[in-house]
Amino acid sequence: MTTRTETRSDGELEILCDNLVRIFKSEGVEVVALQGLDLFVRTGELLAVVGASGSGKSTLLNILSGLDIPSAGVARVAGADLLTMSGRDRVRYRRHTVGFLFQQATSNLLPYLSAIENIQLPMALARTPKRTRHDRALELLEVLGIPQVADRGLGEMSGGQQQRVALAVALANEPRVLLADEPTGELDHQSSEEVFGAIQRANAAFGTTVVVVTHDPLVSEHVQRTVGIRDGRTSSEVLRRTAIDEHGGESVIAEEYAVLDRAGRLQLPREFTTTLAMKDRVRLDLESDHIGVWPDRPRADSGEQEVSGG
Ligand SMILES: Nc1ncnc2c1ncn2[C@@H]1O[C@H](COP(=O)(O)OP(=O)(O)OP(=O)(O)O)[C@@H](O)[C@H]1O
Repeated sequence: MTTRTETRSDGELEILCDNLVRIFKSEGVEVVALQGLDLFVRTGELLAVVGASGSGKSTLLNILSGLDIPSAGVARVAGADLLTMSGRDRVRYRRHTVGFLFQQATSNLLPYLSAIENIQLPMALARTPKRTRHDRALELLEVLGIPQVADRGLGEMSGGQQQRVALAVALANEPRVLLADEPTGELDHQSSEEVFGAIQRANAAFGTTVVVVTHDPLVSEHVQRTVGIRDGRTSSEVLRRTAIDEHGGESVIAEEYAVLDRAGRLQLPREFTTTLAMKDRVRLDLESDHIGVWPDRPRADSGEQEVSGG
């Protein structure tokens, strides 16, 4: 694992979370669900977010979707300030700026409407002219690879087709950002591939910025960047790039980074710290091109194993 700091220009960022804090209070007990989370997503990027249960993923998605308000920090999406936004702007934000895709397709769909009627519904609510609604719905069905289901009801579609119709509903009002919560969680492998392929096509065709919370390796291992959340903070990133070997063959190279925040904080992976019995404090050595992190015991008997490079 290596450490990554980025130079960022806020101008190209569609999502900017800086030192985001969300504290829940219930019956006198405080739960700090997000404790200084940083997340930067470029316009048009397709990003996966992974993390153990309770790490803060849903809390983050609820904030990005405008449903919940953070306790402190900065959260900006497509130029909207999610801490100070008025109630009216919040309604418009949820209708036009962000689209949502849930684990269960039926959360986005009305059972008594056909696929094309479902897709046109959010456009009707946004007062889009009838003709435009119909054309846009057909275009979405085409791009997402399911033109044949236009007039079908929910019961006449497979799970993967239903989820792609739900995706079309989410994209109907041309949101700048799509937020997806375990969109392949209930699907078999083939349907998952179809749905993830449709998300990728929408991202490429419409330039929609996409954040997918997922446990599905099919998704997290096939995006260029996967962000790991631990204890309410972004703790790691995996970046993937395609390399061409000398015979012209392509292979994907994945590199894992630890995230270094603006305050200089870094989360060491638990397996590294437990392997070297690191607890409470560590010794740091600045070398010319890296920082050494050592267990808190005399060097002579430490075995001098290095765990972090620059
Ligand atoms: N409304 C709430 N009131 C009190 N605590 C909450 C509330 N919502 C979330 N939490 C707590 O905040 C922490 C983060 O929860 P969150 O649901 O964001 O995690 P998650 O990563 O989405 O988990 P999962 O993968 O199980 O959905 C947990 O400790 C959770 O118990």
